[in-house]
Amino acid sequence: MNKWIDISQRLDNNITVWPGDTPFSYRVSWSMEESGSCNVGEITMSAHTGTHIDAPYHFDNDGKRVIDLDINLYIGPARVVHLPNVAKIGVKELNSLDLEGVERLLIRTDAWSDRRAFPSSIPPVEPELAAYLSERGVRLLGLDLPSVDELDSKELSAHHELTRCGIHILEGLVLDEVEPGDYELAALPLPLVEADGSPVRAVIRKLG
Ligand SMILES: Nc1ccccc1C(=O)C[C@H](N)C(=O)O
Ligand SMILES: [Zn+2]
Ligand SMILES: [Zn+2]
Repeated sequence: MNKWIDISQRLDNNITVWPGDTPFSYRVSWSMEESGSCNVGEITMSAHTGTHIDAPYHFDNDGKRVIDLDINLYIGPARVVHLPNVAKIGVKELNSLDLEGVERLLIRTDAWSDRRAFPSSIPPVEPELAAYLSERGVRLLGLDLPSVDELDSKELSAHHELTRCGIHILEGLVLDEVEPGDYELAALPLPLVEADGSPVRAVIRKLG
C-alpha cells in the first residue's frame, strides 16, 4: 500500500496570510503550571489561511456554510495535473488532457514559489473553465494558490462560476514535489457550523 503524502501548508506563527487578514497564532493560553495538569492551546486564525476549503457563504450571503457541504466531495479519487508557467488556467491550458470521469482535480502550477511571502500575482482560473470541468464530472477543484481568482478581484467570477457549476474549491495546496497522476485524496473540513471556510489537512496517496 502506498503511503499518504501531506500536501498541506504547515500552520506556524510565520505562515503567510491574505494581506490585511487575521494573523495566525497558536499559543498555550493555560499552561501546565497554571492548570496543574496540562497545556491548553488557543488558536486564532482566518478561515482562509494555509490549505483550506471555501464555502459558498465566503462570496455569497445566501450560500452554503461549511457544515452544509457534502463530506464525500473531500475524500476519494483525485487527478493531479501539472501546468507550470501558465498565465491563466482555462480550457486552452487543460484541453490536451483527458479529464473524463475525474471528480477531483488538483492543479499544480508552481506559481506561488516563495510561500514565505504572499504572491504579487497568480494565474487565475477562467470562469469559462467551470462549465467545461463540470461537463467532465469534476466536483472539486484544488490549486497550489491562495485563490482561484485574480488577487485584486472584487467580482470573484471564478469562485461564483465554479459554485454555479457545482464545483467546490480547495486552495493553498502544496504540490511542489507531486508528480501528475491518479491519487486518493482526503481534505476534510472541520464541522464548523457558521463558517465561510475551513482549514483542512490535505493528504494524497498514489493509486495502484
Ligand atoms: N482572506 C481574505 C480576506 C479578504 C479578501 C479575500 C480573502 C480571501 O481569502 C480570498 C481568497 N480567494 C480565499 O478564498 O481564500
Ligand atoms: Zn479561501
Ligand atoms: Zn477562495
